[in-house]
Amino acid sequence: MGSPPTIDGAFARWLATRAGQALLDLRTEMGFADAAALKAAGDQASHDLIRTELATWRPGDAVLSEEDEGSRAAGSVSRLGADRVWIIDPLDGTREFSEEGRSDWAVHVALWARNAPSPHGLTAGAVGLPAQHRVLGTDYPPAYPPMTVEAATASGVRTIRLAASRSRPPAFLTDLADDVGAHLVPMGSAGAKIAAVVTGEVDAYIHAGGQYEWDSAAPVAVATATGLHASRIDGSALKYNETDPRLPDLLVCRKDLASRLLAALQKHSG
Ligand SMILES: Nc1ncnc2c1ncn2[C@@H]1O[C@H](COP(=O)(O)O)[C@@H](OP(=O)(O)O)[C@H]1O
Ligand SMILES: [Mg+2]
Repeated sequence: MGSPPTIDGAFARWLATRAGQALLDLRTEMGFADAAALKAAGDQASHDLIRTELATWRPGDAVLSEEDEGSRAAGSVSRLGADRVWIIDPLDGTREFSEEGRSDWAVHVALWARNAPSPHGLTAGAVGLPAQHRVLGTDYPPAYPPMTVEAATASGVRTIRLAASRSRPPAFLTDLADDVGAHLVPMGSAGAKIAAVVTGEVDAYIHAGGQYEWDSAAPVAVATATGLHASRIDGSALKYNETDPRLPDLLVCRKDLASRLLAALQKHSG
C-alpha cells in the first residue's frame, strides 16, 4: 500500500474512509444480534486503526480521542502543550451503528492547530458517513446547501427543519420549535446531524445538555469550511483542545437563520 496523502485535510479524509470501511466490515461480520458487543467492537476497532495510522504518519502530533482515557484527562500535558492535536471520535452515534438499517453514525477526524486563524482553531477535518457511502471533508468543502423548494414556500414562510438527538434532545426544544415554526427531525450522531445541515437535508441542528469536543470538532470544521454558522447556543465561539474537553451545546445552521435561532435559544434555553 502507498503512503497516505501528506496534506492534512486529504489525510483526514483518508483516515475516516479507512476507519469507516473497517466499521462496515465489522457490521457484516458480527451481525446485529448482540448490540452491546457490536458497539464495543466498533469503538475499539476504529479507535485502534486511527491511533495506529496517526502514530505511523503523524508521530509528532498529539491526539484527543473519545476512546483514549489518557488523552481525555483534563490537564493532559501532551495535548495541552502541543501545537497540533488530532481530535477524534472513532464512532459517533455508537447506538445507531448497532441498529440494523440505520445510517446515522459517523467517523470524526479533525485537526486543531495552535495559532490557526479560525476562532475554533480547526484547520482540517473529515466526517465519514460509511453507511451513506460518503465522506465530507475540508479538503473539498461541500458547496453551501441550496434552499430546497419545500423550505422556500410560495408564501415566503419557511418551515425550518431542525435536527435533534433522537435519544437525548434538549427539553426546551419542542417549545423553541413551536416558537420559530420549525419541525424536529430526530437523528442519531452529531456528525450525521451536522452533515445533514451541510448537505441541506435539514436547516439547523441544536444540541444542549452535554457533549464533548470530539462529538463536534470534525463536523464543525466541515460546516464552517462550507460557510455555515457554528457556535455555542449563546452565540460564543466553539473552542477546542481546552483543558476540560466538555463542550455541552452547539448550534449549526444556515447563515440566514443564525440570528433568529440564537434569539430563540436565548429565550428558551435559560
Ligand atoms: N447529554 C449528553 N451528554 C454527553 N454526551 C452526549 C449527550 N448527548 C449526546 N451526547 C453524545 O453526542 C453524540 C451524539 O448524540 P446523539 O446521537 O444523541 O445526538 C453521541 O456520541 P457517541 O455516539 O460517540 O457516544 C453522544 O454520546
Ligand atoms: Mg460522539
